[in-house]
Amino acid sequence: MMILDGKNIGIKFDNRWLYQKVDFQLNQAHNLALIGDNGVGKTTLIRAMLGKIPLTTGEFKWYDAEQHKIAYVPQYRPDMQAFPLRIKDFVALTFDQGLRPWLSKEEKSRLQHILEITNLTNIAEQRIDRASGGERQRAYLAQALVQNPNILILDEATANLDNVAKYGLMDVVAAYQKRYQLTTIMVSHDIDIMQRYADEYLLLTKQGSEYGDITQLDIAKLREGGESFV
Ligand SMILES: Nc1ncnc2c1ncn2[C@@H]1O[C@H](COP(=O)(O)OP(=O)(O)OP(=O)(O)O)[C@@H](O)[C@H]1O
Repeated sequence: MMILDGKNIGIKFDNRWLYQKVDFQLNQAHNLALIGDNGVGKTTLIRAMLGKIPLTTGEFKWYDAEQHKIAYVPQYRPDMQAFPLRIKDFVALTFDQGLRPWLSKEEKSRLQHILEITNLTNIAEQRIDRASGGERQRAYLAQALVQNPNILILDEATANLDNVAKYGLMDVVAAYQKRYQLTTIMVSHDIDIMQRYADEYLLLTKQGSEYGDITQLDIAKLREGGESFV
């Protein structure tokens, strides 16, 4: 089922086109890999999709717009700010508690469920600033999932992680996706991750864009042309 139809998308900054004539769709419970060299405008496309910046041409048509809840998982950086909080408290930060210092019964049970799903239950009492990169990134994922989104944006979420940690993270996303019909947009430079986990791809280049089933992605061409793929 289509939830977003992007038609003839074009974005121009200061008389310079980032891209034009970008067409793609986002389908429910699918994972869309958003691919392109550094600076081509992937983050800008996501910001435009969320209505934070205007399009120069084209339109985004959201289906059932009022029902969508979007959550975001940032790129893990070794120097990322980590608070002296227990992992479970860190994950719970994204609950909208207002001034209420305690969690409701529903929030507690949702928190437990998400800690379980993200394989954090055993270390939930440990401090986030002492966790490994993979554990910390799963905690960021848990922060996003605890909000009960139906659309998740992974912004180079596996960059800087070792293999065990990156597949660990993506396996959690894939399982959640299947179980709860989560739709995912994954910005990635990692060809193996795209091939394993994406259903469709949108490749942005200065010359034009390409959208299709992930099995149609020309890996050899990507490796040749793009300096930023691993
Ligand atoms: N508001 C703006 N005004 C002018 N130029 C902008 C604006 N926002 C982004 N740009 C430019 O648009 C280009 C694309 O930036 P963007 O961050 O979307 O790229 P990206 O593909 O996400 O890159 P990376 O892979 O490095 O994260 C950059 O050259 C950036 O400087």
